[in-house]
This record gives sequence, structure tokens and C-alpha cells, in this order.
Amino acid sequence: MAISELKLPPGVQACAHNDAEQLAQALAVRVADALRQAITSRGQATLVVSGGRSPVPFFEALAQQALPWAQVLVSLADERWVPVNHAGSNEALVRRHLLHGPAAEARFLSLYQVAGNLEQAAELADAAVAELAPIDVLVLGMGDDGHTASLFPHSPNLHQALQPDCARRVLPMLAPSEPAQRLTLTLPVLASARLPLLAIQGQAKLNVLTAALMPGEIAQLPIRAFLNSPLEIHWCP
Ligand SMILES: O=C(O)[C@H](O)[C@@H](O)[C@H](O)[C@H](O)COP(=O)(O)O
Repeated sequence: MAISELKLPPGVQACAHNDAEQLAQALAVRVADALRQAITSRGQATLVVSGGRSPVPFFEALAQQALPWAQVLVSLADERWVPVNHAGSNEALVRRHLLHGPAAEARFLSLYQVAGNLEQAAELADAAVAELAPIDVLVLGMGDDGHTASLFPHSPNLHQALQPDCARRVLPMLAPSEPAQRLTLTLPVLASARLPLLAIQGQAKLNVLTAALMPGEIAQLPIRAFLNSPLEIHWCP
């Protein structure tokens, strides 16, 4: 199915780009405009991004945008429970590819916490991100299994994390791949975003999105939790 043929719920929009570079540039301009607007209205802006591999060109394009970076608070939709010097750290990815040059002026809120175990780390992260919501701009990604943030299909805590009234801001999650121990923002924090964006690349992910738009269990394709409210989807082949 082509992206233009998708039957999207009200409030969900899809934008197709020619390639990853065009997607990264368009997304960077879209995000920077929304951050500027937030700063004009409220004096500061909150940006929450995702990790993984695909956001690197977007981070580099966003770092080039002229913004009063000192008024931007940046954090993550999810993190692998690994220290920042670990190759799998999302924080390291953001610091390396986004928070350089003028963008280094932005304040970064870490999800990663040193603790005895994942549950304790999640409790510390929960307190650390108390000031995050409402988020101005959220950029989600999606895995081939329909996960977004670290909301993995059938993960312990998934049901709790997806409750609209979940009292926790951060919960521990288990991913099917290494690093398996994850920390994720929960639905109410993610859903507080004034501009929620989903950036995905490739036919396989478009097929997953197509499946997620059909009726079915949220636990099977957790991205479904974000398809019944406003969302701007950016896709490229
Ligand atoms: O830390 C992570 O892995 C994520 O934040 C995760 O939710 C990511 O967005 C998807 O796995 C897609 O990753 P890619 O866009 O790199 O395929």
C-alpha cells in the first residue's frame, strides 16, 4: 500500500518525502518552526526525540537551524539502561549529533540514571522528568514490530504505560533486542505533546503502519496508541 492510499483517522496526517535526506531536512524545519513558536508564546520550548539509528540525519539537520537553543529543553522518549559511554546510549546519540555547535546551549534532561536495578532507575528517571510535560514537540520513531518509544509489544508494564491516566511518567520496559533493559516515557507524558510527529522510513515500516491502522490489539502493535489522536507522520522509501 502507498502512503497516499492509507485511510487515516481524523487528525492523523501523512507526508511523503523522496528520500531520507529530504525527510530529515523537512522534519528539521517543521520542528524548528514549532520550537520557535513555543518560545515566542511561552519563553521556552520542550523537545522530546527518539533514539535508534534513523534519526541521525534529522538531528544533524536540526542542529543547523537558527534557534535560541538556550531556551530549549531536550529529552528522550526512551532510553536504553546503559551509561552514556555505551554504544547503545540514546543520550550519547543526541549529544553527538544534535547538541553540538549553537545547539549545545540547549538543556538536556537524561532518562538514564545510575541505580541498583532497572526499576529503581525508572523511579529516579520519573522524578527527573517531572518538568517535561506538556511537551512542545515530540518526534517518535517506530520499529518493525510496531513498538514506539520503548513500548514493546507484550512487554511487562506495557498495559500500565499505555493507560491514559498512568500515574508514572517513566516505566521500565524489556526490549526483545540488546540492550534489553529500557526506560520509556508513558502515554500521558507522550500524549501531552502539542506537536506529535512520527518519522519512519522504508516499505516494511509503512506495512506495519498499514496493519496498525486496522482494528486490533494495542499490545500487539503499540504504535496504535498514537493513531487515535492528532499525529503528523513523515515517511520516505
Ligand atoms: O531507542 C530506541 O530504539 C527508540 O527510541 C525506538 O523507539 C526507535 O525509535 C525505533 O526502534 C525505530 O528506530 P529506527 O528509526 O532507528 O529504526
